[in-house]
Amino acid sequence: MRKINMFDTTLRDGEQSAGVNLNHSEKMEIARQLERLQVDIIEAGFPAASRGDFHSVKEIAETIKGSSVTGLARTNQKDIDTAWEALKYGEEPRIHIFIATSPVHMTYKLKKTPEQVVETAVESVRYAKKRFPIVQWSAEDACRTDLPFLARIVKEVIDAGADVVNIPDTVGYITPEEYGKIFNYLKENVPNIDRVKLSAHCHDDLGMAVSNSLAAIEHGADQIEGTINGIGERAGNASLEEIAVALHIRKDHYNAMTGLKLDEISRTSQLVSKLTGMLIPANKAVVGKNAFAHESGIHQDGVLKEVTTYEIISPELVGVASNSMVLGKHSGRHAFKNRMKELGYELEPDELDRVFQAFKDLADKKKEITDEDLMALMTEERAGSSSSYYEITSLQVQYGTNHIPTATITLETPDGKQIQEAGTGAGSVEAIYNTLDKMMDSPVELLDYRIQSTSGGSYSLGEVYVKIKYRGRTSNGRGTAQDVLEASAKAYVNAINRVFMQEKWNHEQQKAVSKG
Ligand SMILES: CC(=O)SCCNC(=O)CCNC(=O)[C@H](O)C(C)(C)COP(=O)(O)OP(=O)(O)OC[C@H]1O[C@@H](n2cnc3c(N)ncnc32)[C@H](O)[C@@H]1OP(=O)(O)O
Ligand SMILES: CC(C)C(=O)C(=O)O
Repeated sequence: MRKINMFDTTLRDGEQSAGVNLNHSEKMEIARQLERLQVDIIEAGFPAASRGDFHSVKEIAETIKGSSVTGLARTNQKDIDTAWEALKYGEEPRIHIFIATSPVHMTYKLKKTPEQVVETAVESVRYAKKRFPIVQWSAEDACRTDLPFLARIVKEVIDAGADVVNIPDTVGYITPEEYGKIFNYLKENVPNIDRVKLSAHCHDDLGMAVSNSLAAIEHGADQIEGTINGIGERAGNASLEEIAVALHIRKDHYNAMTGLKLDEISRTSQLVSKLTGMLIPANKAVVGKNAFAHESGIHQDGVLKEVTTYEIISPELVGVASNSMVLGKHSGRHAFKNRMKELGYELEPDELDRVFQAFKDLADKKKEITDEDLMALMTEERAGSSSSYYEITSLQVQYGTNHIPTATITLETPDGKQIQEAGTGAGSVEAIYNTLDKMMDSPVELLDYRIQSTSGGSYSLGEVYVKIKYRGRTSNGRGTAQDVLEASAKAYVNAINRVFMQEKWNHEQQKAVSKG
């Protein structure tokens, strides 16, 4: 199996992402993590770009031992000398020199003829080779370069001493098939090509950076350049973690592997995201929050029966603790029952039907159902539903800073009638309770009222506890709902119902005693 070198440019091309600016200690931290990830080469920066970049490249080169460290330079002597000063005390000093070779870049940006570009490239490689044991040369915008000219300049820089030749798709223009053809063309038309390692460097402007990098591997590239999380100039670079995992999972197809410690991927990705401030899209391959989350019932059922039905990458492979079953409106009974079992609830079939229905109703209103929500639903089921003497059919509350809060409530009575009443109060909860009081045969006195949320966050359920005195008895009630006013009404009615339950129980006890 071929070994592919992983060249990480998170600290150079990745830092070229608009809005990203890493300070020295942040760069050091990322470099140490890249070393733990065991990337082969770390491009630590562009030493001539600024004093800060110079300082970081220098310290990274002098600190990192497990990966080779490089820095970028233009073809002028000043950039190369500055890179040498930054890199000379590293384990294996390596420079990365580039010059553009496409007509548009040569004509308008460099204002040089193709002959002058060849000459400059050759001179700079020769100059760099006098210092650096390893010289990488890149043909910037290679994928929009005239192929015979590309082959010619590549041959010349190899003769000048280049060790690695990089063929960048600088503007993310190429397709996988075309990129493969460029590598084939160079192998067929550059006589000394076997003297160098060939490298691929892809940008994601058309969303093809990873596919193009994989195509390059299929056509002989020995090295892949990219960044963690795919950050980089414009739409970013190829995501190194995606390429490494693709090679691992599809080794049957690519017959190539990297030396990356794959279980460091998640940690590296999180660190880069945190320090650069570039958020990882939830659906991003390999490292997104949803990459190992199963949401829909049919998938969850499949995964519970056999994980490989819907999981081609095991989360542990990339350092994620486990997959997750997100309970939401698309979940089915299997996942629901399984989660309930994990929470310690063994549900009888009819109980499962009821709680599952309550769960689905809640999931229609709430994005994600937490364990606390499920426990609250179970408490409602086991301790609440049996006491439904009065049931709230509808509740409407009007509140405004310049209006008196008013509640309108429809209740179903124990004998199946619908009764409706409206009432006001100093606040919305008081308006609800005053209205409910009016619907009862005797006064209800509120002794205690407590409210809490079932979990953190804006989507958690409101849980209300009340203590009342009604028909000479004290009673506690509990209500749970997404809206705190609904939870308050439910708790009050639940406490009233418990008084009736108590009365009924007493009555049955007395009947039993008098019979006996
Ligand atoms: C595809 C890539 O990602 S390339 C790397 C991009 N990275 C960066 O640009 C790093 C940050 N850059 C910087 O800090 C600055 O641009 C510097 C320090 C590199 C240069 O700054 P300045 O000297 O002020 O030049 P400026 O950036 O305005 O223009 C670039 C100059 O470099 C020249 N140049 C561009 N590429 C090369 C090259 N490979 N070799 C030689 N000269 C080059 C341009 O033609 C232009 O020259 P000119 O001034 O004669 O017209
Ligand atoms: C310097 C080169 C390799 C580059 O970043 C590009 O062409 O995108």
